[in-house]
Amino acid sequence: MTVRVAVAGASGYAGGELLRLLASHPGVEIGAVTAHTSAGRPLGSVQPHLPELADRVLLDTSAAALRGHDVVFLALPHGQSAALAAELEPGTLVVDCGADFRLRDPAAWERFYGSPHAGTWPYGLPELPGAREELKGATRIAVPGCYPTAVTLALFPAYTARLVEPEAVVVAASGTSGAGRSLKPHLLGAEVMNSMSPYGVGGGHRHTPELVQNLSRAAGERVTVSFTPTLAPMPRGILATCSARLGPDVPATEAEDAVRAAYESAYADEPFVRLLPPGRWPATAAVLGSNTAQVQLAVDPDARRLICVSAIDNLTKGTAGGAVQSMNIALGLPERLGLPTNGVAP
Ligand SMILES: NC(=O)C1=CN([C@@H]2O[C@H](COP(=O)(O)OP(=O)(O)OC[C@H]3O[C@@H](n4cnc5c(N)ncnc54)[C@H](OP(=O)(O)O)[C@@H]3O)[C@@H](O)[C@H]2O)C=CC1
Ligand SMILES: CC(=O)N[C@@H](CCC(=O)OP(=O)(O)O)C(=O)O
Repeated sequence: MTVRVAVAGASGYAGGELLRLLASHPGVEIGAVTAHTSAGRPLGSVQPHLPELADRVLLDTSAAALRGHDVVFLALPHGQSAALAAELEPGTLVVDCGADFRLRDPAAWERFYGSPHAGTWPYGLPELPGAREELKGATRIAVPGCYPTAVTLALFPAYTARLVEPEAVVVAASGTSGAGRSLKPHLLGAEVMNSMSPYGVGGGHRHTPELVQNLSRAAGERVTVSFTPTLAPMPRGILATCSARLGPDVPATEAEDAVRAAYESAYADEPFVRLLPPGRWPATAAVLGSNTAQVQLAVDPDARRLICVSAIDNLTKGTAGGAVQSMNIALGLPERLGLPTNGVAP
């Protein structure tokens, strides 16, 4: 079976990573590639890392350009997906890398995104309990945000195993590609190359409600999350350092074994999550260009806190790889098809 796919937003970072993966996917043929201000240009002039597709011309993003494909990936700014998706055939698999359909709670959407809620689609984080069942046969998929992918994979097994209290503190560093490709002064090389700084401090980041949604789903009760993102001087990667208080019935001296057993069980058959051997810690360089998430944990017995750290490539497992993994599941293809587990560095 060969599926014909289109990529909207092909001139952006997420679109460029989608095309890198799709170009090597044995079950896929690449159809329309579309853009906004770059429409009319050859793809090679904006995505020089894709020589096989260099002569493709970017079309203007429209439903007309995207119709007639089996799968349409949307890699557009927030708020641009809903109207476009509504104009595509109901049987087409639409995979949205933006935020429009991730949240279940309309009030949370309106508070953090400041616009009417478009709806909720099956959530493309296959590792989350119950997610694969929702993704099988789906025709609409909402790809998670990059921070929520990293943080949810770091923490959810501790919640499903009821080993921690329903609160989490997260500090995560992201490479600058997480902010997209459009020109922004705070992303100039001179601003970021020898500096790290937090943003969205104090609960203001729009990924907070997505983190609450995911961890609450795992815990079966509402989990509060204090989330502080940080911009790091690297192009790609997220390192998420997450902690949660041990449950009152969990003896600190036995907690690490119990938590490790829960994570080993959760991730035993997961092709794209690697729980590292004790003593080794995740690194963004080790997952560069791969769809793998590295995870490690420790218990601080004095603070009675579990600390879990994850590393992903924000553009691969954090966006395009997660999107292709979800497409594979939705279409009944082998889940690993076209997805690298090995990184490229150093
Ligand atoms: N970067 C990341 O790590 C992650 C990104 N995402 C999500 O993926 C989506 C794309 O992000 P990213 O690739 O980083 O962003 P970029 O800014 O790099 O790319 C945006 C793309 O959308 C196009 N575009 C811009 N404005 C419009 C518009 N008004 N109508 C239609 N198309 C438009 C651009 O076209 P042109 O350049 O031709 O103007 C470009 O192709 C976003 O929703 C983002 O939140 C999700 C997870 C992680
Ligand atoms: C470094 C940086 O700016 N990162 C982006 C997150 C990008 C991402 O995952 O997500 P969305 O799909 O929700 O935009 C931010 O903090 O807004």
